Amino acid sequence: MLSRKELFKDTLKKAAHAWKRTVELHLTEEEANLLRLYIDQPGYVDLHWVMFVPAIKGQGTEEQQKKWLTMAYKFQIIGTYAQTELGHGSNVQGLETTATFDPSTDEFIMHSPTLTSSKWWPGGLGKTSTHAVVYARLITEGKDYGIHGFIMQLRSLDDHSPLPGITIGDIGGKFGSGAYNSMDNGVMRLDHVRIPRDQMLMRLAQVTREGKYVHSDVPKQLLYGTMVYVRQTIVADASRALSRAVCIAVRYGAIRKQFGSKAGGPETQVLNYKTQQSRLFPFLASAYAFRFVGQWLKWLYTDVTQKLESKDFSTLPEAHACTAGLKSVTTSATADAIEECQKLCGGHGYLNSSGLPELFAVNLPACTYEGDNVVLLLQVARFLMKTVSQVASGKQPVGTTAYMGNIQHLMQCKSVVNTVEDWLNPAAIKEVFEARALRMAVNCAQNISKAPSQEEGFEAAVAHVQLIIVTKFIEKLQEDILGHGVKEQLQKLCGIYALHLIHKHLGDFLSTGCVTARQGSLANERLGKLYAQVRPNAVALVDAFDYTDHYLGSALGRYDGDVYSALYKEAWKDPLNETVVPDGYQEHLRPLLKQQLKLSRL
Ligand SMILES: CCCCC/C=C\C/C=C\C/C=C\C/C=C\C/C=C/C(=O)SCCNC(=O)CCNC(=O)[C@H](O)C(C)(C)COP(=O)(O)OP(=O)(O)OC[C@H]1O[C@@H](n2cnc3c(N)ncnc32)[C@H](O)[C@@H]1OP(=O)(O)O
Ligand SMILES: Cc1cc2nc3c(=O)[nH]c(=O)nc-3n(C[C@H](O)[C@H](O)[C@H](O)COP(=O)(O)OP(=O)(O)OC[C@H]3O[C@@H](n4cnc5c(N)ncnc54)[C@H](O)[C@@H]3O)c2cc1C
Repeated sequence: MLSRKELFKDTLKKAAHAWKRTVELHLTEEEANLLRLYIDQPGYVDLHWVMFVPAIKGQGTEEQQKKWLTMAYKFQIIGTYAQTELGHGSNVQGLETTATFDPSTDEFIMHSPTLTSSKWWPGGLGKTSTHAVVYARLITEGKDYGIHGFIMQLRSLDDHSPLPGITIGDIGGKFGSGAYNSMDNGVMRLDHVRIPRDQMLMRLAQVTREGKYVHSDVPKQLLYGTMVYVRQTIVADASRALSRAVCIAVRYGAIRKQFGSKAGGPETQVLNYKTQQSRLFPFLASAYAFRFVGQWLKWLYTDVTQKLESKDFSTLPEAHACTAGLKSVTTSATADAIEECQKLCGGHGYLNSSGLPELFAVNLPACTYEGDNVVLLLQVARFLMKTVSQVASGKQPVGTTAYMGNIQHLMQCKSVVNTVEDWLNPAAIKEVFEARALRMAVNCAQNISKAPSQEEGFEAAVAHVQLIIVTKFIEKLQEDILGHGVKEQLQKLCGIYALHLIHKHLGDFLSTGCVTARQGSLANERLGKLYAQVRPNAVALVDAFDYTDHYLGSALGRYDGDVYSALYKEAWKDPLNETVVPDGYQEHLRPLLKQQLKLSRL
């Protein structure tokens, strides 16, 4: 087992190789992303590509982009995104680092006034990054103008030593043994460090040579644009991570046999047990659902970005709500699913050689980074409350809230489901999800004046986001889908995704009157039939993810199914097996055994 220092150095070597190949091959950001996925290290390349570069693109002037991105693309500098502090992460407007303009020298003085203002968490900050976009309170002419971004050099490009006034280091080991522990999330304190005025990112606002603050004609929320970008990439990441865990658990479930042998015949594949299917197949359906909604979200983000270019800011609130909500719902579901997939694999699911513990350790933090999932869903709730009040004043909602315009019907409609088969009707499913989401949002809005409940808002936000995911799955199935029988399988998975949510959140659907208890039990009956129908193709549906054994990294999820040989082989690779008599026997065990043996002969 590598020490953290060895793990860091090994990862740094891989990352530097990836960066070198990126420059030599003139890779695009997308291609570099694929390379990153192949080396499967959530380390250094993420923050440089995923946040440092986008922050400069989104908040820098043309001139600043030209200057800094030229160096960043060639890896002449390595950047990170330094926003979170020891005392504040979710509350960005509460950050304490200061950037005070000094007109006498045309510089900003960057400073950490308190212990809690120490920058804390930025990936790569601890040992790797030479530069950072640092978020700080802009103060000029004695007035605090709130949080803005500044480019700062942190380390010498000659010998990598921290620059004067900068104290910098790693925040220490983290959850899990692998990837994130190879990452140098850092701590940084600034002691009146001076930077030129032109290192304030000035697309959203400027400070003149005289120190006058000038706000551009763009919404101040563009300051948060980098986070919106990453949140939409994280949805695709979540679908990938979930599909890896499901691939391992389904393949292993088809190999593993326990009980059920008759007259000496073969035991039963655990994947045939109804309990195994009801635990696992919703995750299989979710993996496809998150992939499709991730594709749509990427389109939405691209569309909003293009509109921003022509100063059309109308869809910015929708982009924020969708990226925040989908990042929250998909990462929470994925973390829970990976943990359940470990349990679905029994004891072997806890072995590192299964690939599942590392997958869990790398993906659990996604529930927190890029915005705590609860805080983000409360942002969606805020967006929904605004939309409900706009509908009440006669404004027609658009985009993912367009369904709210159908308020007359959705507030009183009854589900048309009368038979088990009716639950196969996408229109019936969509209407039930729309009615649930709308009624929960309206209930929350009505109660908000009496006793604002974060819980109600949170649950209304979940209902709205789940409606988006179900809707995008249904819309995907309206497209031409290649491959004989593929669309039928995806229709079954769409049914499983939607009906498992009705089962899981039946209280919502019943309390808002969207379904009756009988309709709820028909949904459960339909779900059980769908599990049985998907079972014959379950392995094919995970093979379709087309992961190599290398990428999957799992003795349980091997394509050839040769699980037991792989487990046995992996076991002997463990350093503990380098000697048959373990280190420590002579000092600790032998004296005890000899002593006890002697006593027993007295
Ligand atoms: C190329 C090779 C590699 C590529 C690799 C590809 C993929 C990798 C994928 C994944 C790995 C990713 C990263 C690596 C791992 C970790 C890195 C982690 C980094 C970080 O964690 S960075 C820090 C993240 N921090 C946060 O997210 C903070 C969360 N908090 C906030 O966003 C805000 O504080 C808040 C919660 C939104 C509150 O904002 P605030 O202004 O205080 O108050 P409000 O009153 O609530 O909002 C005012 C107003 O503004 C609207 N608003 C808020 N946010 C946004 C936004 N983002 N966009 C647009 N509009 C926004 C809000 O709706 C309000 O509007 P009103 O009209 O209602 O007034
Ligand atoms: C692996 C990892 C990598 C990271 N990388 C970076 C990076 O590169 N750059 C960077 O700047 N940051 C980074 N971060 C920091 C990350 O962005 C923050 O941890 C995240 O934004 C959450 O903020 P917080 O830690 O202050 O949690 P808090 O906001 O303090 O949340 C703590 C708890 O309080 C709850 N809570 C907070 N506010 C409310 C509210 N208004 N209503 C209800 N409940 C609330 C939350 O739900 C949570 O349960 C990273 C974090 C991790 C784990």
